[in-house]
Amino acid sequence: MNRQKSSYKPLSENSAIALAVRLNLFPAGSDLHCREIGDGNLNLVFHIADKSSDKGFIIKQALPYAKVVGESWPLSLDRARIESSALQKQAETVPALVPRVYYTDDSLAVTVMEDLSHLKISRTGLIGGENYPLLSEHIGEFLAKTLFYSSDFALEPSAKKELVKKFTNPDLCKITEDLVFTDPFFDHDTNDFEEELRADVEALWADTELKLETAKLKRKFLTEADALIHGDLHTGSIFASDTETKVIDPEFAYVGPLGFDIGQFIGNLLLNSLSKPSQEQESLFQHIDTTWEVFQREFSKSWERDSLEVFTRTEGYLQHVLTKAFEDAVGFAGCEIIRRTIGLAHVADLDGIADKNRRIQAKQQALALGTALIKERTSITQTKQLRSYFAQVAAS
Ligand SMILES: Nc1ncnc2c1ncn2[C@@H]1O[C@H](COP(=O)(O)OP(=O)(O)O)[C@@H](O)[C@H]1O
Ligand SMILES: CSC[C@H]1O[C@H](OP(=O)(O)O)[C@H](O)[C@@H]1O
Repeated sequence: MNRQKSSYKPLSENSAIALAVRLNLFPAGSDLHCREIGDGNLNLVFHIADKSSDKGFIIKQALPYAKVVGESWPLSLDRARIESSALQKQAETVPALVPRVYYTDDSLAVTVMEDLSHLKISRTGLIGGENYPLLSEHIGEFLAKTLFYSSDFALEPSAKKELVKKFTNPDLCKITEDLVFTDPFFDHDTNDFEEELRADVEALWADTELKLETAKLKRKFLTEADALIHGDLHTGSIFASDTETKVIDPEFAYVGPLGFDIGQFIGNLLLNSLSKPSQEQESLFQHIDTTWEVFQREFSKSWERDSLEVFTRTEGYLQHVLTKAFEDAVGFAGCEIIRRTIGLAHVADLDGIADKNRRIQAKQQALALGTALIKERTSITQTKQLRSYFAQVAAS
């Protein structure tokens, strides 16, 4: 890997090809084709392939602003460094579950990575009715290993502090602090919802118990430096097939609370369930069960085998850590469900429901479910209980 200095300029399809040639990504004389395929909120993503072999690479480049809003929302280019560094860190423990990084240039805010076009973004696949039998097994392992091996349980104290320093990510954390933990709970101009939801949304804004519990969750996000988290682990950040899973887009990575990624993933599975007829929901609940089971199993194995912290031998400590991570994850899932329903960044699972009455009903259920998860999280100690909370809001 080769980090070079060059001055920043946004790439075009032609200059992305020129960069690929300069980096010798393809044999000399290859006939290259490039397309900008970015469909996320923030960055440019170029797919460059050799027309004859179809072998390709991805060049991802950060823009100095949030693409979805425009230049009025400036954003640090440092997120490209964070993303490539996080992918490389994750590859130390789960190499099969992340794309390979071939080259980075922090000044150009560029990462060259493995082309995963043979897979599908799991949100799109789940909406289309695919089940991805290994998705939750793989994500449970991803969560357990990336979190455990970047925590104080596995790192020397000085190495952990270095990690915190390297992954200090103020701009992107601010986005989450605002868009996930604050704006949806107030009458803020970033919010976006159908007029038919106004009564439900105003009830949510007036719910002081909900606000207090959300404030506690936001505080965890602001202050708990447990482990290097992905920071945006929704189903749109996961490529999948029946056999493979790859987690992309860790530009929101920072050292944060253990339960955050778990909660975002579970929250997005629940959002998908809300868009489905009841007979298609069980497979999604099973994914939630498996994610937590595999997370617990793999985290516990690493705890037994690789812990450096002397207190990990103390009876009850592992259970305490797991119980707290689950409780927080349930609350974070609630915040994710609410913000994806009425905040700035929606999900196709709900917005794509063609029938308007059905869509509004699903969003009302999402607001009720998110609220229940935030308020009741201390009583929810097992994934199986999520089914009854879900059934209650679906019946209302
Ligand atoms: N490694 C990859 N291989 C193939 N396609 C990719 C890859 N990374 C990103 N993409 C495509 O680009 C889209 C946006 O990528 P993402 O990293 O989510 O961007 P953003 O940071 O803007 O959200 C993805 O939904 C996917 O279609
Ligand atoms: C203005 S950023 C909104 C939203 O977008 C990010 O997601 P992605 O990069 O996957 O498109 C993140 O979830 C932010 O909260």
